[in-house]
Amino acid sequence: MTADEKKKAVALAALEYVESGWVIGVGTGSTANHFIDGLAKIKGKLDGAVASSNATADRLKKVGIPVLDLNSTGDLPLYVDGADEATKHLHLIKGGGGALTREKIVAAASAKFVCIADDSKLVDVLGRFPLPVEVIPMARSLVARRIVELGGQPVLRENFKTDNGNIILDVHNLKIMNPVELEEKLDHLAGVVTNGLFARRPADVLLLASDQGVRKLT
Ligand SMILES: O=C[C@H](O)[C@H](O)[C@H](O)COP(=O)(O)O
Repeated sequence: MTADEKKKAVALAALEYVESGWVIGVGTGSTANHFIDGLAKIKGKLDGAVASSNATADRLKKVGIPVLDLNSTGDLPLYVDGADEATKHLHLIKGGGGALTREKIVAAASAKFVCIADDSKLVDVLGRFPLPVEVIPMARSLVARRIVELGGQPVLRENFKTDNGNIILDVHNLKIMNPVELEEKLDHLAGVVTNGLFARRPADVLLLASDQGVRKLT
């Protein structure tokens, strides 16, 4: 199976978590896009969706799924999204597509976070994938210096602005032995909006696609 076929298989497997009359959170990226395409086929079941990015909102609307504002929905029963890296403890790195802040907001509002990924995303230790950090533009250099002090190598994501109008520093050379601690340290730096570690609020279910099929880690 190609990586894209695995992404599609795992996205379709997540449809079984969707119940009638729900408003659910929907993530961003190529795996989440397959999930949206699957949702389109059962859209009569859903009352709507909260999108974790403008791109996802556009795709949901295109297939006829109402996009709702999180301020009007209250907490959500379910959030489905991909990841850039995942461990067997269900800690994640997200934000390769730059949507990390809204993703973290939707995850925080959701009772169950089902993460969908192909098996290439499973790692023993997070950090091979550069960790995205969303930063208020005026704090770019300050935050970069503090990240160097923490042992990382920040690289500005060129020609990129988040949906919130901020920049992304992608942090290389991290071997993240304690993701909860690093997530907190980064979030406490003045000028940081969010970082792409999902450890304080990890996934509740990780669905992983391989050539052997889709397996579930909880
Ligand atoms: O900002 C993007 C998100 O965190 C994505 O969920 C992540 O980058 C994984 O994307 P993909 O499913 O395209 O590999």
